[in-house]
Amino acid sequence: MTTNSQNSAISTHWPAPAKLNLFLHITGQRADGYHELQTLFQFIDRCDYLDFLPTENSSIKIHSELSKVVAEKDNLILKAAKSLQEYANYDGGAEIWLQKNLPMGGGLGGGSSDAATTLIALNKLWKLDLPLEKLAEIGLKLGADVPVFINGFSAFAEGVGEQLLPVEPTEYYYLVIVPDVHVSTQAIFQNPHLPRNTPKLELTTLMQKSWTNDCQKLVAEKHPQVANALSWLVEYAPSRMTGTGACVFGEFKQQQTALDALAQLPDSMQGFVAKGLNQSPLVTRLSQS
Ligand SMILES: C[C@@](CO)(OP(=O)(O)O)[C@H](O)COP(=O)(O)OP(=O)(O)OC[C@H]1O[C@@H](n2ccc(N)nc2=O)[C@H](O)[C@@H]1O
Ligand SMILES: Nc1ncnc2c1ncn2[C@@H]1O[C@H](COP(=O)(O)OP(=O)(O)O)[C@@H](O)[C@H]1O
Repeated sequence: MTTNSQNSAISTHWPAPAKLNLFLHITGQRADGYHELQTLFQFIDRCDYLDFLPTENSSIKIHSELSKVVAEKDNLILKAAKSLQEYANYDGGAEIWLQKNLPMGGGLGGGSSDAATTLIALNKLWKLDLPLEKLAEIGLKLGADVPVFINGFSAFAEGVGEQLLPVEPTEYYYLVIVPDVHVSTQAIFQNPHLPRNTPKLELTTLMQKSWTNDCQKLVAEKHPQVANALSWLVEYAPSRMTGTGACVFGEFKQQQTALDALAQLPDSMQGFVAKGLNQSPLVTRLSQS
């Protein structure tokens, strides 16, 4: 991260946590091509971190290693800041520093989470006072996963992921494996072999049945790295894929058991242990600001 420690006007350490889709069902497809989902989101305590310096001039400047791989105009942080600026007709701008810890394109929602943290932090620092519902509405235009990160609570989601109902699944420890492959969400949703007609079920039924991910079979078939990670992990714990992949996670009651499994991970695979959180660390950070 570019150094920014000299300036005391900087508001630091805003977390952008990752999420897991504890289950993911595709129940249909809308006329605009977007898929209707039933999914259960839970946060984990693995985060990107952002720092913000509000400025009087209107430019938005991002300092991040990410600029080497994502063009500035495509960066969801910049898009979020500009959308907010535009919606609120706000004259000032910001310098933003990103410490990127979350793998990209892994189904952990890092880009959406960065966007959500940007909306929440700048709403506060620019003193706009927009309600969360409005921020979620602005965020939804940037990505289907942004609203859950704005709301900050584990949630059962329907629609394309924007109709949210708070739920409190067990906060397990997860061993997350990050296969060395980038899976494009768009490519998975465009694949004709993706199952799209899982019956819609009541939440109480969904919470009781065993949890699965409708994208997993297709992604594992296309990407042996994902299939290998799953076959290794399932020997240690109930395991599945998050989102449209590529990351897979196994759930453990004890942190130590998860760490013991991580210690056995073959050198060819990367992973980490994280705790499930039903409240996003962003909620806590906002209350401290
Ligand atoms: C399916 C999930 C589950 O969490 O996958 P992950 O991205 O987390 O892996 C997400 O809702 C994804 O959300 P997000 O990554 O924000 O997707 P977006 O940028 O909105 O959409 C990327 C592309 O995927 C397709 N798309 C996305 C979401 C959806 N419900 N139906 C779709 O068909 C669309 O073609 C869209 O152009
Ligand atoms: N701030 C950002 N962080 C991560 N990815 C970003 C960001 N801005 C734009 N992107 C783009 O969004 C894509 C999806 O990112 P990410 O949210 O990490 O994956 P996923 O949706 O699979 O969880 C990336 O491959 C990248 O091209």
